[in-house]
Amino acid sequence: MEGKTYLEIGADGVAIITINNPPLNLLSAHVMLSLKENTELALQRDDVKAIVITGSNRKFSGGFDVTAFGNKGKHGKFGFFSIDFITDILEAAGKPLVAAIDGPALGGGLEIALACHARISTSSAVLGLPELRYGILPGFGGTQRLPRLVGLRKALEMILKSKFVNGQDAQGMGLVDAISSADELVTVACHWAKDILAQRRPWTVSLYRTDRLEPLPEAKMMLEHARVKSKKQSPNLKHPLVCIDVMEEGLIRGPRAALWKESEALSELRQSDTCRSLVYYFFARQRTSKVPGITDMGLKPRKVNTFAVVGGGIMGSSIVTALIVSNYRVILKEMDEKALLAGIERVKVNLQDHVKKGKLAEAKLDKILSRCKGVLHYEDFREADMVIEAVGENIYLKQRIFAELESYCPPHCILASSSSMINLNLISERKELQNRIVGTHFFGQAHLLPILEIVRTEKTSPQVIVDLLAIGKKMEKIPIVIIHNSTGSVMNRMFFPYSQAAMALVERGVDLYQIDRAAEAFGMTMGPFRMIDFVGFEVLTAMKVQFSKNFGERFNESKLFSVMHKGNQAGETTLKGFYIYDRDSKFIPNPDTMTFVNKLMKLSDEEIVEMILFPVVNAACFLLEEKVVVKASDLDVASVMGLGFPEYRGGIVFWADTIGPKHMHSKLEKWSETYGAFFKPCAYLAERASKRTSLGQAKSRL
Ligand SMILES: C[C@H](O)CC(=O)SCCNC(=O)CCNC(=O)[C@H](O)C(C)(C)COP(=O)(O)OP(=O)(O)OC[C@H]1O[C@@H](n2cnc3c(N)ncnc32)[C@H](O)[C@@H]1OP(=O)(O)O
Repeated sequence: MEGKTYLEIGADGVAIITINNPPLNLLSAHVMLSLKENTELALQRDDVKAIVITGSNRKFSGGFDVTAFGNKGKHGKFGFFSIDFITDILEAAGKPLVAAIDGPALGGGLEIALACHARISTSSAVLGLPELRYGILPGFGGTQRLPRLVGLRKALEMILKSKFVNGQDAQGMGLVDAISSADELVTVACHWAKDILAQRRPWTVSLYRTDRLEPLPEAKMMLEHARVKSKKQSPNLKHPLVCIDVMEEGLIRGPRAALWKESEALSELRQSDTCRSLVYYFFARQRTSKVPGITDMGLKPRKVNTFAVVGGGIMGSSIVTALIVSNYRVILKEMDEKALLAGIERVKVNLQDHVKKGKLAEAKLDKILSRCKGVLHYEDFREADMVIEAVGENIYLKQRIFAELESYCPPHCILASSSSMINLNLISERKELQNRIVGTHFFGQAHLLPILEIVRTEKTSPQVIVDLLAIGKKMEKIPIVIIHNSTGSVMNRMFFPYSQAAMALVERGVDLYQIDRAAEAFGMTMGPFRMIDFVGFEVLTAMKVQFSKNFGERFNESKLFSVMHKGNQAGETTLKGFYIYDRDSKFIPNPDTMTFVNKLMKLSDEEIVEMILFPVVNAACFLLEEKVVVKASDLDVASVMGLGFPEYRGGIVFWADTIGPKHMHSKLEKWSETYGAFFKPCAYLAERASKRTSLGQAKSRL
């Protein structure tokens, strides 16, 4: 990835430097050096009075090319770009410099704009410093200039949460000086630069501004609060704390000293395992929507405006919620008036939850809800572009529903089942329907988790998969395409051993709550028992039935499960499971489960993590062996999105490869001899262990 910049000098004496490295105008070392050269040239020329920096094809810059973090290169230290160029040449220029921003201005891209003396943006431009996503910190002065432009509070929020803002909001917070239409952007920026020269506008050097900074005692409290929060939320991560320290350095020892600290921190962090894993994960996530043999066929997604959902239970109503929030019209069908009212009520409660969590403005609630129309018959399905069946796991019921759909839905209508347990090939025998049948499996609750499994049967047409990928994108779900329809799909097949291994340990005397604590300390979003409560016993029961039928000795029959189930402690939706919940989702251990906390078997946290996660790695290996997904990296993304595996460890397969298949295989083999076939390693894992090759062939691009 090379790229360059172009210099063009207008008759009015304004030089326009355009960053050109399609498609996103990323900043390679090449681009940075070319930008430096052209800036120096423009500064030397007498016919240039002012400079505007912009990006080609309506994109300012997507930031530094993250694959280059590992490179030492000719200008090894990022400090060369940050201090020698951006600070001492760009920001210190004796001619006014204005950034003209459209499209993305992210990471290093925004940092270049921050060093300019003013910023003009379109209202739809996207600005942000997402470096923490990659285990690093903003390294071109962003930790210093952003707080000085928008105040420390907002800067902390943007940097620590990798939060993007649009041009309009950026203007509101003082990040950009004016908004322009895309067509006039560069002209407005040129005028602005000439106005600075004529002293009609301020010539602002961001690095030395102090008027937006909070008073020091208040700023220190904010930084301390951010530290405490970060340690609590991500105790295993060092880079957010390093970033906070660097921001503090600027307030105490001045921005210049802090720029050096920032660049040294960047040099160190970019070589960390966390950075390697997070860069790997970034590309793994980007690649989920690329399915060889399908997305490379040149097919365009068709328009899908109206959905119909059959069944308004917990899953159905959650799917309706996710769809209407994404601007789709939805027809919800139930069997009778009572069930319909209950389904719509559930949708309402889901939306109210979104309002409570600040994800939705209360004023929009009624409008969003009005996109859902309740019906008791299939007549309205004649206008549906896609139907999602979300009834219980009963094949006969599903077959009846699909037979009805056939007579009411138009011929282009996609026919989906939300089931992950039932073989989609059995849902309809009618040949003419089969290329339209697809699985759309939302793990847990559709409106809460950002993942969508798209399950293809041998007959599902590539067009339907392309349509579903576009729908997933609109719903802001990460798609995992399953190319081989199998019991349990991907996430359930990884979740099931996670929960089963944990139950097996409790039956042998390990403290139930220690298991959750150990898993969470490792970085899992939820320990296995919290997760069982979240998914719900109803779903787990359905899984249990199918898994025991399909996976024989690999299935572990847990007494613990039956006891809980009998006691009607069905998980978070009933406010009672392994934990007791209040209406605000706060929870405490359920005293009824104390009988299981006998602590007879003592394991260290590390041993617990191995015993609950190695079976998940084994499950991932089974999925690779059966070719259920096209690439191992899809399992990494599914493990992070569905199972809550820490993304800073790269995902389950990537992590397994850092430990090594040989070690995992020998542990699983040993446990299978002691505790039974549930732990038995599969042939895929055995082969890789004996050949000492990697499980996923997944490498970070660093
Ligand atoms: C020193 C500095 O402080 C350090 C930095 O600058 S860190 C980098 C900060 N920048 C980012 O994080 C931007 C990440 N990118 C994005 O969020 C999105 O790509 C975007 C919003 C900019 C654009 O989205 P969209 O238009 O859908 O394009 P998208 O498909 O994502 O990207 C196009 C290609 O560029 C790649 N790409 C995007 N950003 C990249 C980056 N920063 N580095 C390397 N490759 C990148 C994508 O992987 C994709 O590659 P492919 O065509 O081979 O699949």
